[in-house]
Amino acid sequence: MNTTSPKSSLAKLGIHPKHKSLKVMVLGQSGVGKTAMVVRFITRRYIGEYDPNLEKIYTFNTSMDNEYLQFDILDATGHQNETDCANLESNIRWADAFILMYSVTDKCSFDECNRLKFLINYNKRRRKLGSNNKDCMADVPVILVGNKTDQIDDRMVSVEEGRRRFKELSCACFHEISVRESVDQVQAVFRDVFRFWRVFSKIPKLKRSTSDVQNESLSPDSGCSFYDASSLANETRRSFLVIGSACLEENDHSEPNAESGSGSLNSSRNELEAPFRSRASTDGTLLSRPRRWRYPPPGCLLPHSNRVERRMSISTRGSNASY
Ligand SMILES: Nc1nc2c(ncn2[C@@H]2O[C@H](COP(=O)(O)OP(=O)(O)OP(=O)(O)O)[C@@H](O)[C@H]2O)c(=O)[nH]1
Repeated sequence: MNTTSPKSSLAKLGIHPKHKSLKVMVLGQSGVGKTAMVVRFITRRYIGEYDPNLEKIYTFNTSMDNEYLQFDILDATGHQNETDCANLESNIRWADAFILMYSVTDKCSFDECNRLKFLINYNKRRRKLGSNNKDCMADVPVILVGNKTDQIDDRMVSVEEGRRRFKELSCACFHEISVRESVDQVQAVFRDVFRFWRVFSKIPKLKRSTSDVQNESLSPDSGCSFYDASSLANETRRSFLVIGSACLEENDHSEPNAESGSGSLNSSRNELEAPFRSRASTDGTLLSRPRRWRYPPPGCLLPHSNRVERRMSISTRGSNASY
């Protein structure tokens, strides 16, 4: 650190800027690169081998978007037995935000994300129900990350599949990275964790609007704005933003939209305006259900649409619920 920086001058006077504390949990199957990513973020170095049984919380002070931050990053072990499961769930309840990681070279690790996202939903929902405090809403950002894009010939999960899964799981955003090749990509992941956490915690889900997330995340320097594939030709990073989770919704029982998740990368901007929602079933798989708007923001409905919105009272909705 520059010894003449205001921060160090303050430190000399014994005044330390207040750090916001953000608890992040990194989840994923064993060997996907969780530890490598966390160590890369903190030290900027890529270190190849780690003890796979080590579960550790890393504390890292930094600043992002002109705010001082303390990251408490829990690197969860990917090896799990019965007893680890209870531990995993209590760790999930501890965290404020999640990085859900898979390796693009390992289809099993990709499928494991379904189970882990289900556990996150389940445990955060339970906390919400058990809480008297309305502000303790179980609404936490989950960033889906596909790692090891440098292993081009071993790829088993395509970008499209990743993008589709990110939508199905209702994650906040999606990155494809190579921890080995790029420290910038790793930093972009954590920057988005912070930015989404800030939006999610500032504005509870039911009050959040599309523009809140857009204002936060689609700023010019944002790591989570849409990236055109062509501009990423040399850099394997791609990020997508979900707007659906920021909108008011109500489940309906119509068929999943076959179109969702397909289409070119360039279509994603339009998709930002298309609401969707997925939900978890109890067997750990996720059933995609399109989201129906209760109060669609301007621009979300087709201008000449004469579709009639069916509205139900709260009591009717409650009795029809089929969770
Ligand atoms: N090619 C390539 N290898 C990577 C990358 N990131 C991590 N690895 C390698 O993947 C292996 C597993 O990395 P870890 O960081 O230990 O994975 P983990 O998810 O923490 O595994 P557990 O601790 O068992 O849960 C190591 O050999 C890393 O060197 C990457 O971006 N590219």
